Amino acid sequence: MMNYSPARSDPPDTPRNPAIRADALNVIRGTRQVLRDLDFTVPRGQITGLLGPSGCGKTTLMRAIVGTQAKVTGTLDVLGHPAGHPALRTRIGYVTQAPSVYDDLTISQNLAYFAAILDPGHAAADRRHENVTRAIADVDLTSHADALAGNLSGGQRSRVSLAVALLGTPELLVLDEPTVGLDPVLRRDLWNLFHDIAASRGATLLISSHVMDEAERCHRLLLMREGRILADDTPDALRTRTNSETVEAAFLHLVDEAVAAARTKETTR
Ligand SMILES: Nc1ncnc2c1ncn2[C@@H]1O[C@H](COP(=O)(O)OP(=O)(O)OP(=O)(O)O)[C@@H](O)[C@H]1O
Repeated sequence: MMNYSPARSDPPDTPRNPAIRADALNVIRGTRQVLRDLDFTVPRGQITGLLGPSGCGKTTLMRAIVGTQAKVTGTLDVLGHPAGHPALRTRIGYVTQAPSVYDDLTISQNLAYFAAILDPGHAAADRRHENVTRAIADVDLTSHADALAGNLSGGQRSRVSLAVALLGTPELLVLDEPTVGLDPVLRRDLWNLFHDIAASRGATLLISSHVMDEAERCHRLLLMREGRILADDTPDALRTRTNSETVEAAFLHLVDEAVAAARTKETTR
């Protein structure tokens, strides 16, 4: 795998300079307030899991971070720029829930197509070829490079999507439920790959899931519920703080606490 070396202009990695910083972040979709007053940071060079039940706002938050979400208010800084800033385009890789892969093209052709959009022009042909070869190797699909995407398994298709996101050697990878629907072996392989990407390139990964056992594989967690951040901590600290054996139990404990606090607030009004 290629080593990632940060550009010279990158600010240093310190707690005061995280990959993502949100402050009083609110998002409205349609007539609903979907994200409410979020304050959190995502440290550089680590895997942060974004976990919470279906509909709690994970995709909306990811869309805000990559700059594709409308009606975002508050502060949201990504790699030292406001979210959506043009300078971030090549520095972020985003994989949506629905893999954007063309079934009638081979893996190589899919990658070559997206590489041409990212890095167009005849002069860049050699660089594009190198990047395509590297990205396919990164997701361990070299032996399938000439297979039609339409003939791949679900896990292989997810890896092609990930390879597309890896084309520009992004500093921040935002992956929306990349393991959904995969069997345990493929899920384990993908998580090993995520750790490899974080360790070998110093890349930051923000990965959403609603499968709580995946939380145990993250360096840090943002636990969400109903558009709010319930906890922003390491899996160990969460388990210790709530006296729980698993992150799932810790999450349920925090939900109960939040419900009880809301009830108390109601009755003291
Ligand atoms: N286009 C839209 N217009 C209005 N509301 C929307 C729109 N898209 C999503 N929502 C609402 O925003 C809330 C958060 O949705 P979001 O997709 O961010 O949740 P999620 O946590 O990613 O869910 P899942 O795990 O099921 O993907 C949901 O209540 C959803 O109904």
